[in-house]
Amino acid sequence: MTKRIIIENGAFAVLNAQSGQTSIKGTMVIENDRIVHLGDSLPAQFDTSDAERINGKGLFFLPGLINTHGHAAMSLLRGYGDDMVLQSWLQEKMWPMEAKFTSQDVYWGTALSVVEMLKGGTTTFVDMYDHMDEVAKVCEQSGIRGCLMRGAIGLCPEDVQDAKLKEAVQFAKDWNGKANGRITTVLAPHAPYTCPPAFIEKFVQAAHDMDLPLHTHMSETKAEVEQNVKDYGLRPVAHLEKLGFFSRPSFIAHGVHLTDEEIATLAHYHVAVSHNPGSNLKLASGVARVPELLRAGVVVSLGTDGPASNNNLDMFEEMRLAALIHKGVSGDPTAIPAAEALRMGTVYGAKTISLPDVGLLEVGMKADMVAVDIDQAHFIPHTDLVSHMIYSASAKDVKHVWIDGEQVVKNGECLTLDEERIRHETQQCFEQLLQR
Ligand SMILES: CSC[C@H]1O[C@@H](n2cnc3c(O)ncnc32)[C@H](O)[C@@H]1O
Ligand SMILES: [Zn+2]
Repeated sequence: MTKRIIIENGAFAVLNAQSGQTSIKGTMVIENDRIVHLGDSLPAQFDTSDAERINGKGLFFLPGLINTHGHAAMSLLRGYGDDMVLQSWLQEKMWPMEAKFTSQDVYWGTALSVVEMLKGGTTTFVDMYDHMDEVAKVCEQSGIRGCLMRGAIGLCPEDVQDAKLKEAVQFAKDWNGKANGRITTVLAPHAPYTCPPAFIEKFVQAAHDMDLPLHTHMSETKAEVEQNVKDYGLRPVAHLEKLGFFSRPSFIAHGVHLTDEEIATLAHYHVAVSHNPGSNLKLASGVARVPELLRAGVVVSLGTDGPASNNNLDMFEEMRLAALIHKGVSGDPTAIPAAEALRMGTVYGAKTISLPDVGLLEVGMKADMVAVDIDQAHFIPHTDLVSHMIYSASAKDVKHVWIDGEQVVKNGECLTLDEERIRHETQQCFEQLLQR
């Protein structure tokens, strides 16, 4: 039987319109997991007798937000190491604690992050971590869409490296297409500064063999770029190019320190960039050259990075930061307009992780959608609703969320996960971690 949802009197974000118009008022019809109608009114062809009818008045509907880089279980370490630069933060704070993480820690830490993301309108997230079976279980249970990968740090003997690669490959095989197709998998050596060249080459070969994309951290700090030149005589982009990384569909996190030539190389290979402005500011890594990347034709999407370097998973905040920082840095108020920031948080995210049928509210697309409560003081008057989403909104304004046409957040409450239990268990995990 067809499950039908009819939303009337709503305002909907349209981010692909030829006219330049960014929102329309009207009616949407969803059948099962897809949008089948978006227009002024309800055509007679739709049987309304057994449909769920939603009054969209006072709501603005957006495509679900897509967080293209993060480490969800790091919510366990939120506030544990603040106000440090990347290398000392990783080496002195994060890695010693992560070495003690159990599968249970990763399960509860991820569940906590997924509750936060769903309630804040994120319908798809990218996750690079360890104990990834636990992350995949959270995707199955919560209804979220996940692009998942076992991240591998290669600062270890070769046999341990090989075991990590094997685990990454096995995870990618086991979970690709699972959770009703909501899970996709990727292979991910952590970074050029933590993975020797031969280890990266093995990942590239495995990605070819399995027809999978690649993801890594790249050019996040100036120090990392300088170290790469010292160690290998090349900046990270040329180094990864030489190792064949860009011969696969790939996307990189950060890309803060890039030359014009490197931007041209990324554009040439269609490498997408996950821009993480909140994390880059907090770790004092710098500001990525996003307007230049976009002008060169590079797909730039948005990520929060882990909750220990952000310290929340609010994609509205990332969109706002992206819209604001690049105006400030360039002196050009048109550098990233509101609609472009919303595209970075939605449709460009879908392009980054090669999901052709999410990221836009259009007929034929998956019904991954967020309803924002616009009957609030900070959204009045209803001039330009897309502008309001970027310059005035936060995760707290999200009222309802659907993924694959299934409602996962209703009136601000997560329907699929037990938030109270997750908050309790995660606090316990952190306390036990300190004792270990
Ligand atoms: C091997 S799993 C992922 C690994 O990445 C670490 N991490 C978290 N944030 C960052 C960042 O901004 N740059 C580089 N690496 C990061 C995390 O602690 C895990 O160990
Ligand atoms: Zn990261």
